[in-house]
Amino acid sequence: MKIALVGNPNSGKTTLFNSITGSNQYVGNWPGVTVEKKSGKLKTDHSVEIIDLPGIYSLSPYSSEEIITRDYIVEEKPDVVINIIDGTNFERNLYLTSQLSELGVPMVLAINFHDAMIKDRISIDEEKLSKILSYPMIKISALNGENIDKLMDIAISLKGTENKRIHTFNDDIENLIEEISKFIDKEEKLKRYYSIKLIEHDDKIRPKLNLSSEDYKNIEDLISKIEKKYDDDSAALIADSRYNQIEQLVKGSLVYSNNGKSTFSEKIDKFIMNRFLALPIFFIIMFLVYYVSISTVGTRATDFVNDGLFADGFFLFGRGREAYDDASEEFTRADEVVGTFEEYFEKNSLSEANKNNLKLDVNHRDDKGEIEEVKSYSYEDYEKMKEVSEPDPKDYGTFIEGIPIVLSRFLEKINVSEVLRDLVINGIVAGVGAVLGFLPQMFVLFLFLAFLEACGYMARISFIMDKIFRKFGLSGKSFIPMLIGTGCSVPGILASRTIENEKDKRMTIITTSFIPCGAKLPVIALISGAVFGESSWVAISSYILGVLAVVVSGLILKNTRRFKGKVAPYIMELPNYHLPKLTRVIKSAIDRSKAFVVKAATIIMLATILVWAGTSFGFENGSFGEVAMENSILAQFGKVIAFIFKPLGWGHWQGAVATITGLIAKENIVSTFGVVFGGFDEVAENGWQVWENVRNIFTPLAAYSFLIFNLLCIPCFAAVGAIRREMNDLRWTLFAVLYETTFAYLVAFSFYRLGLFFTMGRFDALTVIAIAVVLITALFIAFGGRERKVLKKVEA
Ligand SMILES: Nc1nc2c(ncn2[C@@H]2O[C@H](COP(=O)(O)OP(=O)(O)OP(=O)(O)O)[C@@H](O)[C@H]2O)c(=O)[nH]1
Ligand SMILES: [Mg+2]
Repeated sequence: MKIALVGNPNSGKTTLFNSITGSNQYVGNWPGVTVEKKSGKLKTDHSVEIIDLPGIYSLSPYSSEEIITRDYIVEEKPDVVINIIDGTNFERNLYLTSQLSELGVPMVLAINFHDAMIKDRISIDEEKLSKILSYPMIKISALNGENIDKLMDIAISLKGTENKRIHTFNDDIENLIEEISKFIDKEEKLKRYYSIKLIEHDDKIRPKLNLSSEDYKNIEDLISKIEKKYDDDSAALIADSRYNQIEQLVKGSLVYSNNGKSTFSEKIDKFIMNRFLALPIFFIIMFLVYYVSISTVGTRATDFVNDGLFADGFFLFGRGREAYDDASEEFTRADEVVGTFEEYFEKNSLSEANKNNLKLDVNHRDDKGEIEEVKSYSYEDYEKMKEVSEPDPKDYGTFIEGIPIVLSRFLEKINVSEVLRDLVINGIVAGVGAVLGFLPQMFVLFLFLAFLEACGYMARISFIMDKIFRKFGLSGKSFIPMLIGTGCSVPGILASRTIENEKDKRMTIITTSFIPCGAKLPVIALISGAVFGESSWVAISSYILGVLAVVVSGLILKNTRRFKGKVAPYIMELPNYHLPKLTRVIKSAIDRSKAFVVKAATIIMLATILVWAGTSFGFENGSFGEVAMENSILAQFGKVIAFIFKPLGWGHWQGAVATITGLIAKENIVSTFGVVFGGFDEVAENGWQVWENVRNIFTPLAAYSFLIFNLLCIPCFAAVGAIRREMNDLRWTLFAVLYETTFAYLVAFSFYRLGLFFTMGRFDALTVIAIAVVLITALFIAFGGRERKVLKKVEA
């Protein structure tokens, strides 16, 4: 038995679906979240299949995901339809109900958002309404689970029953429907539906009907008669009639609303969507989100994972840390004293008497190796200091050793060969650990994003952005795919389906992956930590860079023949704000983090092993075997291709190899660095080994150029696959990939070259090229489009 969930966008279908099937589909508080048909088994009865569909406002679809829904209901005929109605938007939702009733599928009306209706004081007399509409009806709350079992019982019991349509048009139109039905060769039940679609001039229906052009002409004649009589467009006549009936129904005092007082959402919007405040508020919110997740809370947690869990170890709950640190400090100082004295003894031989008079100045250094204090010590002091032993963390609290230490000891104990030990510790733990280290930061970020999505703010942002995007040839609708893309580009690219206009959609697919996805976050954090002292500006500027890349690409592409034309108008309803349940937000963040961990344990682990093998083995003196990293196969390969990146400032094999492994998954850049720049078990004097080595090889300019290229160049293979799927055309896919990579290269190149010029005054042929690139782009944007317009005028 098949039960389909059908309803307006954002009415809670997927929420219900997840709750009754136990699945985990994406839920968000804006219209157009679900873009694919998803099916699952009812938890309580596995013989019942539930189908979640993209939301639709009517049976006249505009975009590809709406067609999926219509085709499913009309052609695959579920046994029962559950029509989910947003109870806080009752009137508008009934329009679809009116159309669904013509399909001859048994149906139950589930009035969702009951909890919100109570808050908004909207009450519906469902018994009365149900009698008039002749459909069973029940109030539910998909979010809280209210009445869901009852709803499913009703739905299951409806299988095989008859249903009645709820709308009758006036006699003229009814006659017209009757006449047109005669042309249609379909099962009796659907004749009416197809006739109405023909009256509405729904062209997408035509391929489904075997009508001759003569038939069409006759039908058209019949329709124009009516259009003349009423002096109105036929589609409008149909829609008006439905709306009138619905209005009567609602007016018949079946629905009591709060009499037009402004609702909670409207009140908030007066502030948040204010013409002047909207953008600043948006930027402040985004800044706070990234600041908190990357710089404060997130960093603490990430430091713990990197410096504790994946390094020497940590104190349980931090207890004992301070005392241990003091003892360590004391030991270090003593060590410095002993060292200085012993060095002195080596160089000079001393008599007993001289020893007692000896006084030496000792340099005490800080973490960074700089001299902090110079103090003088006597021989007696030296004797005392010799007795100070290195503190054992275990004496100061519950010390839990880091994974590399424990694992290393374990592997040694079970006599694992050295090569294998190296693989585990310096390959897998270093690489996968490098990626997992960023999990806390990502988790905090996911928490915030999940909250913003669920409360309804994300949908508003796309409206706020519409005003800006329009100027650059994109619609605000492109913003939702980009927002989803901050988690992962794959669903982001799929979300571009909701864009009806083909050009706008292609443009969105090409530009969505410019916005840093979750997988790029560790890369950003690594560069920020290693080179820029963990400044949160690196992360924030990465997102700004992403948005700028989108905007500039919009401007460039709009000037090309294929993308010319006006952006389609943006129509999207604003969802009501609601305070999301904390548990849901946490669950959503956990789900996304889980995907991240799974990826780390599979693809990234595999890639890391390959990178480790590639950097451990190679040819030396004509024979193959374990070699120094510099001579390994991967290093050799990297050196061959590194020249490509030389103009960008990082023409060394490590950067080149990391970029290539990043195509499998962007986190691989971090895991690759973890392997090629030394693992986690080595904590260098100033921070962590990998960071120090990255700092040694990348100048700040080169590091940022590396970041630019890797953020903007083609996304991972999975995302390229998604591009291929949504473009549905190989040439367009190639174009997207080529465009993104060229764009990334030119931006990184110009940045690096101009950066060198401005910081160090370096000016050479490459600087000239960089200036030329920037100028040509600017000129193309400014005049590229206009020229052709002028030409057209002349032709005309
Ligand atoms: N307060 C409240 N919120 C709900 C209820 N049901 C769903 N929501 C919220 O409404 C929003 C939309 O839910 P979805 O399940 O994604 O809606 P959908 O119908 O699948 O939307 P599309 O996939 O865009 O068609 C989410 O933020 C849900 O948490 C409910 O009964 N009460
Ligand atoms: Mg959905």
